[in-house]
Amino acid sequence: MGPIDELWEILTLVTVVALGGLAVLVALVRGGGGKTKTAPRPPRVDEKERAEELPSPEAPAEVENRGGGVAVEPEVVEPTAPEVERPESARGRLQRLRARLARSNSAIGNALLAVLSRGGLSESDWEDVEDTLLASDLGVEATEELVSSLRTQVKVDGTTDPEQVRRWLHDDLLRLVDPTMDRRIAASREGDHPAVILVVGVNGTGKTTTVGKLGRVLVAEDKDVVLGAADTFRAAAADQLQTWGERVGVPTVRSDREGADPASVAFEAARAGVEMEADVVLIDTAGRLHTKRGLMDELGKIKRVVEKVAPVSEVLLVLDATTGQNGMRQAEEFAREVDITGIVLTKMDGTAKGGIVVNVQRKLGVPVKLIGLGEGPDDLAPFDPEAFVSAIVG
Ligand SMILES: Nc1nc2c(ncn2[C@@H]2O[C@H](COP(=O)(O)OP(=O)(O)OP(=O)(O)O)[C@@H](O)[C@H]2O)c(=O)[nH]1
Repeated sequence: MGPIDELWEILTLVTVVALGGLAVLVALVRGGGGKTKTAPRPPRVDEKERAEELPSPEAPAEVENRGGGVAVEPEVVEPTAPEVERPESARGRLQRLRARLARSNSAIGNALLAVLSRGGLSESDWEDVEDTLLASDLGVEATEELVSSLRTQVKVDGTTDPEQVRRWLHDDLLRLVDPTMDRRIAASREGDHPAVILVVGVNGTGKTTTVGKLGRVLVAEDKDVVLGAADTFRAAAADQLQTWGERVGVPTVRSDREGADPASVAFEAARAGVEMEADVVLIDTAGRLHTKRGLMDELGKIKRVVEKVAPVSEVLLVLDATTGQNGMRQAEEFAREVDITGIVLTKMDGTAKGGIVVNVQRKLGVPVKLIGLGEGPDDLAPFDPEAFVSAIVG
C-alpha cells in the first residue's frame, strides 16, 4: 500500500468517527429536549437582547405613541417558587362548591316552594313569588315570564304537590339560564398563535383574582399559560398576579413602573406568548369606572395593540354578583366599548342574588362562563346551568 493509499485510509477513518460522534450528539440533544408542556420558558437573554436591538417589524405605532402612559420595557418574570402546586382540575369543582352556592341561593328556592306548594294561590301569593324573584336580581322580563309559566302550570294541573312544583321551577329556571349557550373558554392555540384572553371590569370586582384562578384552571388542563399584568394603575396588582403565577409555575409579563402604558405591557405579554409557544395568554387590566370615557377608550386601544401580535380570543367581563343593578349598568357600558365574549360572576358565595346570571345573559347576549365562589385559589368554577339551578331549588 503506497503512502497515498494510507493517507486515504486514515482520512476515511477520521470521517467515519466524526460522523458517528455527531449522530450520538444529535440523539442526546433530541432526547433531552422536546417541548415541555408544564414548564414555560421565558425568552432567552440573547433572544431578548436581539429583539431589543432590532426594530420589530410588528411593533405597533400605538405602542410607540404611548398616550398618557410612561414608556416601559416590560419584562418576563420567571416563576421562582420552589414548590409548584398542582391545582384542582376544573371537573367537579362546581360539585365541591355547590354547597356554597346553595347556602346563599337556596333561600330563593325555599321561599318560592313554600308559597307555590301552599295551594289555592291568591294574587298576593303570586306577588310574593314575583318579589322573591325580583329580589334575586332575575330582572323584570324573566320574572314575568317565569311567573306566567308557573301560573299556567298550576292552573292546568291544579297540583300543590311540592315535588311536582319543584320540578316545574327547576325546568323553568333551567330554560331561563339557557343550557344551550356555548360556555367554553377559548384557551387553545389557533394556528401559530396562543389564545389571548383579556379580563376587564370595574374596580374591585375580582379581576386579578380571577386571572390567577383561571390560570390555575388552565394549568390543571396542562396548558402552557403566560400572565400579562396590564393593570399598571394599582401598584400591588402586578405583584399579586406574579404570586398567583409563581404558585403554579407560570411566568408573568409585567412592568415595575407604576403608570406604565397598559397597552404596551399587554402587547409584550402577547409577544412573549408567541415566542414561548404558549397555549394561552391571560391579560389582567386595571379596574375602570364604566362612566369614565378616557379609561373606556383605553380598553379599545389595549385590544387593538394586542391584535397586532395575536387575535384576542376572549374578552371576559368580571362582575361582582353582589352589586345588583349597578353591575348590570356596568355590564352594558363595557359591552358597548369592547366585544364581551363571556361573563365571570364573582362573589357568588356571599349573595342570594343568583338571578343576575339570567339577567346579565339576556342584556348582553353572552354567556356566564365562570363563577367565583370564594377567596380560595381553586374557588372558581366553570358555570354549569344544571348544577346552578339544582343548588337553588334543591
Ligand atoms: N368571597 C369572594 N371574594 C372574592 C371572589 N373573587 C374575588 N374576591 C375578592 O375580591 C377582592 C378584590 O379582588 P381583586 O382581584 O383584587 O379585584 P380587582 O378587580 O383586580 O381589583 P382592581 O384591580 O382594584 O380593580 C379580593 O379580596 C378577592 O379575594 C369570590 O368569588 N368570592
